[in-house]
Amino acid sequence: MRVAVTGTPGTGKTTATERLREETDLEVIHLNEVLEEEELYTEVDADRESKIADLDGLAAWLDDAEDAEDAVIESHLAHHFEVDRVAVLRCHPETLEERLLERGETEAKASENAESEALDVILAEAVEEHGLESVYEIDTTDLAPEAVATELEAVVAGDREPSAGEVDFVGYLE
Ligand SMILES: Nc1ncnc2c1ncn2[C@@H]1O[C@H](COP(=O)(O)OP(=O)(O)O)[C@@H](O)[C@H]1O
Repeated sequence: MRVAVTGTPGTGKTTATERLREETDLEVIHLNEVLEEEELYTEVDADRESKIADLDGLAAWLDDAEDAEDAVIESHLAHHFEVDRVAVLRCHPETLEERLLERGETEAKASENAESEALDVILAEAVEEHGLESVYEIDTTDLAPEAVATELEAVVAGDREPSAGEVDFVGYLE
């Protein structure tokens, strides 16, 4: 079983999957770390000070990696790969913005991500690529990281029904 944990930056993917790694036997792969270690990025976007992931390179790495067959793959890009289930972490845009500013991101980046979260961008991509029956939304706004990890464990174990479209932050944009 390979499960993607995706979501807008700031939804708590890294924090929750680290809990999962510490508290369960699940194999957790942070794609950001793979990208850095294997230099799987194609160019550096100087304006945004960010690296553009080499998606084909990451897909090939996942194909070859022994531990990646039965694993939790964490990244805001994780839903672009071959996976059995996709957990999409969500967070109310205002809370998301606060989390990102606290993490030291710029105002511009925090508000860009808040807007993207309000527009369901990643959820829509996940549903388009994997279908409604494979997508599990988890609203982290009022959940502590350990509670998010418990929800993720339930997704991996098959103890949760697929859910998409239940979280609605569109009002934030009005
Ligand atoms: N469930 C949560 N509740 C409150 N704050 C959280 C939660 N999960 C993460 N955070 C905080 O929000 C920020 C973003 O979390 P992080 O795990 O880095 O998100 P992502 O990996 O999705 O970008 C961090 O500063 C983290 O401490």
